[in-house]
Amino acid sequence: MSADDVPGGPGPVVPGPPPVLALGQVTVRHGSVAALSRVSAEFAPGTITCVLGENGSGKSTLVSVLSGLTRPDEGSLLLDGRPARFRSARDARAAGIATVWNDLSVAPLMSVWRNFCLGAEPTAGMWPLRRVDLAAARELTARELAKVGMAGVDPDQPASGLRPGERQSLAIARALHFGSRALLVDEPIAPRSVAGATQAGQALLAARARGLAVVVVTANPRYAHLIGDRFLLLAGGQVAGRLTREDVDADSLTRLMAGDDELTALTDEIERTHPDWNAR
Ligand SMILES: Nc1ncnc2c1ncn2[C@@H]1O[C@H](COP(=O)(O)OP(=O)(O)OP(=O)(O)O)[C@@H](O)[C@H]1O
Repeated sequence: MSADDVPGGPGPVVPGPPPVLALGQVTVRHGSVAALSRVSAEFAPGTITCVLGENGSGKSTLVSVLSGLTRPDEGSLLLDGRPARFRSARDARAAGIATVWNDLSVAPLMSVWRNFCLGAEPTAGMWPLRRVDLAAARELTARELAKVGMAGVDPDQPASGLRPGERQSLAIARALHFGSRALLVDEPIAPRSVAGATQAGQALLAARARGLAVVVVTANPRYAHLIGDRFLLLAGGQVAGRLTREDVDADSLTRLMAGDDELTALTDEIERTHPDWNAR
């Protein structure tokens, strides 16, 4: 199956705001393995795109390219329509692309406020007596956490005391506060508890409401359907489908994860019921 003749590719032409991030025919090779093969995708502001696919389908590699960690062997990464060549993830962060790598984005032994402010602590006093303004740091942290549904969390507690969904939300709150325009969340294991999913989902929806282009890698199609506006399906390093929330219900999305036959059958079904849906 080539990238051009898959269901959904190149995708319906949907008028909307220009994408924050776009991949154009991106190929990434690891030795003889093509982790991604001619993948094109656009990530619009105020939109949550969930990237779905089986193990080894290329999801993490896609996030790695978007985050500036991996440079494509072929194809382009566009930021606001212009070619982006990041030398490092730090470059990408400076350009407004925040990445949340699961729990790794939070240092467990440090307090919640230190994690939040890391490297950008509010200060008080003049040099050489300048010091971290603890009260301001705590207040800022509490205020920004409340915006992602974490009101009442003690900024002084160690981050290790937070649940996984809360840790992810802390990292997202930081990305929001420090002016990111795109948020990438690599979440191979979706929050296991309903509370965790609700917490993380709230933070992602806050990012969406703030106009960020949000990209979430998840192995859980039900969770994806709950929070996602668009779904990018990968199989064997290629785009296997592009769907919007209106195109599929949660059950169909779950079945789609089962394989190509399901995808083809569902695409036929959508084309039958929505004749104007120009997916192929
Ligand atoms: N550093 C690497 N060296 C060699 N092969 C790699 C490397 N990273 C990824 N691959 C291969 O590239 C393909 C895509 O991997 P990737 O991790 O992007 O998939 P994934 O969908 O995120 O999988 P998972 O859900 O298991 O994390 C796989 O076949 C994988 O084995």
